[in-house]
Amino acid sequence: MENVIELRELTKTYGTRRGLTGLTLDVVRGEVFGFLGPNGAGKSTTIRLLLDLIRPTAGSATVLGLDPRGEGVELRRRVGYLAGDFVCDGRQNVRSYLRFLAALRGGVPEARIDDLADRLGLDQTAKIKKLSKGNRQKVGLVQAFMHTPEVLILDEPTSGLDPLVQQTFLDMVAEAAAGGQTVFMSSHIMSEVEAVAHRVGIIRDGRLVALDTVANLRTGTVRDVEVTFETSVPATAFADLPGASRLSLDETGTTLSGQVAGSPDALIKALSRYTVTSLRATEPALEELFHSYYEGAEAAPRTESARIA
Ligand SMILES: Nc1ncnc2c1ncn2[C@@H]1O[C@H](COP(=O)(O)OP(=O)(O)OP(=O)(O)O)[C@@H](O)[C@H]1O
Repeated sequence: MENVIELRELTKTYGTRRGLTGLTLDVVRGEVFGFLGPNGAGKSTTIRLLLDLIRPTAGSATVLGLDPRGEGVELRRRVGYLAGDFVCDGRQNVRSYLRFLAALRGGVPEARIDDLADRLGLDQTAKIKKLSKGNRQKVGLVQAFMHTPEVLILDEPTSGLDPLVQQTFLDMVAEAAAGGQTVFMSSHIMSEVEAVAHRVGIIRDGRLVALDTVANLRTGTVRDVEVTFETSVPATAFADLPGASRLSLDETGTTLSGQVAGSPDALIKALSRYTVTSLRATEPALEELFHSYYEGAEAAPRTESARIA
């Protein structure tokens, strides 16, 4: 698989302030990569380094095999970028603004712009300077997507969008990836990234603390389980199950409850020896897992996986 983004020990310090420390990461063609972290974690710093808007203190970054510093013109032509602080201003209306940007990029079919604007519910007759924050963000999204770039680099793309438009945006991302475009998007909202990303990187205090698929992040987590049996089962029946150390049977031997860590496969196989009348297994919200990364890397599971990059 071809790496579209390659970061090697990428580091940025702002004077004595740490922005990003030793970030090593590959993003492959066609992938949607969700880059998550709390405020001040280093997401925008990383994205600005990819676009040569700032320069690294150490380490390297390439996008489409191009050096952002030396080959920035070609890189920008092939990338769609939405800045976290996207601003647009001016007396013209949305239509002429977008057509101006399209001309700068060597031309974009009008129908393509109209289609994106319509999908997002963006009124192209509105004056740019009178737009609300959410509508400005829609302009930012249209200009990032309109030339169907090979790579989309989006910093907090759903900021200011209402839930319906957020969903439209997620559909656009999924379609882009299905068509072979690569998407690198930052967010601090797990649920939106979970819905669309193939892999997630979680950054905290300038360091990558987790890097994995959404499915694997879930696999390492704990589920609440409650099972009832038609008749009493032996007290030792589930004693030695991997990951089930927190399970216990009630005194009648007919209800098993507690928690299972990791895959529930061993439990399911053990249950099959008895007649089960009901089963409840509560999936952990990924949001909860995400908070454990936010609140303390020491407490967070799967920090090892960050090293697979
Ligand atoms: N120009 C700058 N000068 C000094 N420090 C900076 C500068 N830009 C960023 N920083 C610092 O670098 C760290 C990372 O900031 P960055 O903007 O990359 O975080 P972020 O993850 O994008 O946060 P947010 O979600 O709030 O946008 C923060 O501690 C921030 O204060």
